[in-house]
Amino acid sequence: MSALLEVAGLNKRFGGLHALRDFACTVQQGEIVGILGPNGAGKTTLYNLLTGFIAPDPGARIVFDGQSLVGLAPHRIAARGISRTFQLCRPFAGLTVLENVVVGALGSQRGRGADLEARGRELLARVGLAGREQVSVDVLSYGDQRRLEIARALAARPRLLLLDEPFAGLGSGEMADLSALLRQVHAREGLTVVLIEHKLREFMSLVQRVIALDFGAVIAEGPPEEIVRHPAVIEAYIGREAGVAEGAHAP
Ligand SMILES: Nc1ncnc2c1ncn2[C@@H]1O[C@H](COP(=O)(O)OP(=O)(O)OP(=O)(O)O)[C@@H](O)[C@H]1O
Repeated sequence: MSALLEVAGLNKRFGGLHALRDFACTVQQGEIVGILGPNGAGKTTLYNLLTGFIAPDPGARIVFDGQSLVGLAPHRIAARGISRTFQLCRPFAGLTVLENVVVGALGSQRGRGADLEARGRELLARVGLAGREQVSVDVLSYGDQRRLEIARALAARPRLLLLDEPFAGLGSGEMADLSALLRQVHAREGLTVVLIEHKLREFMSLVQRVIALDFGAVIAEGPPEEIVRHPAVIEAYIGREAGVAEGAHAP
């Protein structure tokens, strides 16, 4: 394995609030890494920094596949091979399911319309949405929107997939299906995945390594079974959320 992503000295201040402090991590090619932390810990800020949606404070190092991403616009970072999904699904309303996936591929590929459409159909089949290509996204269930979101992110042929709470709002059956899908995508595409999640049961069974954040700082890092027992992690959750080991969702 070689490092796909190397981050060091990553800081973000919003006025007086230090939302991310001296964050550093290395993600190896092919890993599934989880980012854990209570509400407001800085998880989404980290994704926003990695994808160029917001700029880091000076001095940051973000190296992806050997090249610096600092200062690049979001579309350039996407073109380098980083795709993300959002906490709240953002399908393009009024478009069909297939059109949504094809739009996900634009900007990162130069393929002809027909190629993009064929790839879109293949991805929809892979995420379990075959037969729904021409349906408007507006009628999709929440679980199907999550599947679409994954297909749309994969359409850009990413090397690193950043998932932001993919299980939020799903029932237990849908969560198990989505877990299976993510495992399959990871194995088949050789994708490197970073995952933010509050649904700890799903999270812990999916990720190989966890980085725990609190108040913008890394408080623990290690295999999931160690992290759920880590005193600093338990401390971060107690009082703010119901027991970390119980897989409770933050309010
Ligand atoms: N654009 C912004 N302007 C000011 N403060 C912000 C901004 N974005 C985030 N913050 C603050 O930075 C801190 C970290 O927020 P962030 O959204 O990264 O947390 P999080 O770990 O993703 O939380 P959640 O689990 O609730 O999504 C919070 O205190 C938040 O209010």
